[in-house]
Amino acid sequence: MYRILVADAIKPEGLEPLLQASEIELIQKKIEEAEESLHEFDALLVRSATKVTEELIEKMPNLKIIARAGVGVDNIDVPAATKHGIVVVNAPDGNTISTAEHTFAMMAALARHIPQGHSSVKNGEWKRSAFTGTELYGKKLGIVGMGRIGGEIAKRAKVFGMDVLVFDPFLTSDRAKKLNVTSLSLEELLPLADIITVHTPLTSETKGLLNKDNLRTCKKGVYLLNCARGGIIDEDDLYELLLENHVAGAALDVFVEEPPAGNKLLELDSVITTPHLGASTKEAQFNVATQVAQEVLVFLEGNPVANSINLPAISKEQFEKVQPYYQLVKQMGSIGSQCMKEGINEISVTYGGEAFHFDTSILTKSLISGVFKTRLDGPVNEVNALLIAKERGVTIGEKISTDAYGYANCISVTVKGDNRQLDIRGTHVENYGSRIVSLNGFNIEFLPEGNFLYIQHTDQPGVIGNVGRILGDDEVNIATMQVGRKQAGGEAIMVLSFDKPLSDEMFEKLNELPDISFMYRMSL
Ligand SMILES: NC(=O)C1=CN([C@@H]2O[C@H](COP(=O)(O)OP(=O)(O)OC[C@H]3O[C@@H](n4cnc5c(N)ncnc54)[C@H](O)[C@@H]3O)[C@@H](O)[C@H]2O)C=CC1
Ligand SMILES: O=C(O)C(=O)COP(=O)(O)O
Repeated sequence: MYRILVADAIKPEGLEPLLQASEIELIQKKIEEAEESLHEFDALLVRSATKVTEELIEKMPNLKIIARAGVGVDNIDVPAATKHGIVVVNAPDGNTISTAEHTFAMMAALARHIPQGHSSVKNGEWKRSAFTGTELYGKKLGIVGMGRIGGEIAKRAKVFGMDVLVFDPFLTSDRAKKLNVTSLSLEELLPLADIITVHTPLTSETKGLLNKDNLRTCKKGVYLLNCARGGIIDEDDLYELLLENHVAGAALDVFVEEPPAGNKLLELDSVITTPHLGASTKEAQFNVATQVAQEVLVFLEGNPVANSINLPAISKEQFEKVQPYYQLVKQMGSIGSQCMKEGINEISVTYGGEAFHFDTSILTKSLISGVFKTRLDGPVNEVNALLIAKERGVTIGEKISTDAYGYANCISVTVKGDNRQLDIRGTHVENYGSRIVSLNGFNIEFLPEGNFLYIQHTDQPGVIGNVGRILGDDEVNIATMQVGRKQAGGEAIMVLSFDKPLSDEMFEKLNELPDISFMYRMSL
């Protein structure tokens, strides 16, 4: 049974996929109301109101996925979620149209003083000349951040006869051409635009992106809009420029602190505002709720999510192809970790053969998580694998090769410690399964599942017999046994599997046998 906490107002109709699923309990409560039971939840669904801090994440040790029913994830401590192995997903396009339309409504309201005129009439006045506006037609609209919402605004602005200038360092010339917009640097755009609207995420780079220094280069009388995130236009600087009438007016859907109690921008007639309503339409709320409900369901069923912030995107079809290798490399990582009884400095992997015509980074993350899972408490998975390796100073190497050592595909992993190194090769054959085919250069073949003993010894008569006798005397049943050697009389290996893990006592007894170089135990 999975327990899901819905901490913000998410449209119930959109959550239908989760409500219909068996083995899922959905609980709608604010974080403060769920304080006592936070440790029980497997998934957390939020909008922008709940702040998902590291402190909250630490109170939720069972948490596996955080889903944002919307776009901006600036209310979620994504690095902390990643550190704790928690997947973060959002609903990137469910509210695009609604937010673009809202921005456009705000732009028209700003240019034509609609909110001010409305209040005036409601107060019994009829001051027509006080609210003379400006046309949008023929004006230059500066869009900062040309993603999904910026793109939809550009299309609408064109229909209104506006000239669209955009600044987005990640905008390709192809997309600029397609949208028929002029791509400029921010320095070029600011002095030219009559109206400027921001549509970037809030990041350390975009915080204060528009400030009094660069806004002073704008035309006097410029209009500004922020329907993205509070703080992209510096609020104190905006207040100063509005007082000076350098900025003629601003339309704000978002604020640094929400609700913006005591915010001095609210005192100005030239500021029009809405309470973070960009995504608040029936359609957008249904879309984002459905998107995240489906993502959470897919994730809890063990399938890949499409819109993760901290995992590479992978389709279901691709994941199905990748999955056998995904398990195999995890087991290879686990073998490496359990055999190396010392600190690990380096993990390298080569994907050989035809099978690896896809982004193998998810496999490498699975390998690293296999290495660390047996060594660390707490969640270790492909979300935090690279971070864990980095924090421990472990070097990761990944190569793709056409050489598969005679197999259709072959994954070669080397785990290096201070004194030792372990080389493991594995392959996957469709309808047959995965096999480890070489350990430390010894050819061998075994299914990497169960409890194993790896013995490296001198190749001479009696060694295998001695091992069998000691195990038999203690009634330990050998499930499978594989042997391998490089040359007669040299070093050889045995890999034995058991129904139960081998006891410490038995391990010690076997270790005392002559001609045994070293032994490793592992459970996969
Ligand atoms: N008011 C509301 O209710 C809503 C607000 N939003 C906000 O709008 C933002 C944008 O949403 P989408 O267009 O869907 O996201 P998006 O990811 O499609 O677009 C963001 C664009 O910003 C650009 N960008 C990033 N850093 C930049 C920088 N330093 N300078 C200039 N451009 C930069 C990116 O290249 C990208 O093209 C969201 O991050 C969210 O914070 C989104 C939905 C509703
Ligand atoms: O999707 C976004 O980024 C939004 O800002 C919408 O926020 P909300 O879900 O309405 O609190």
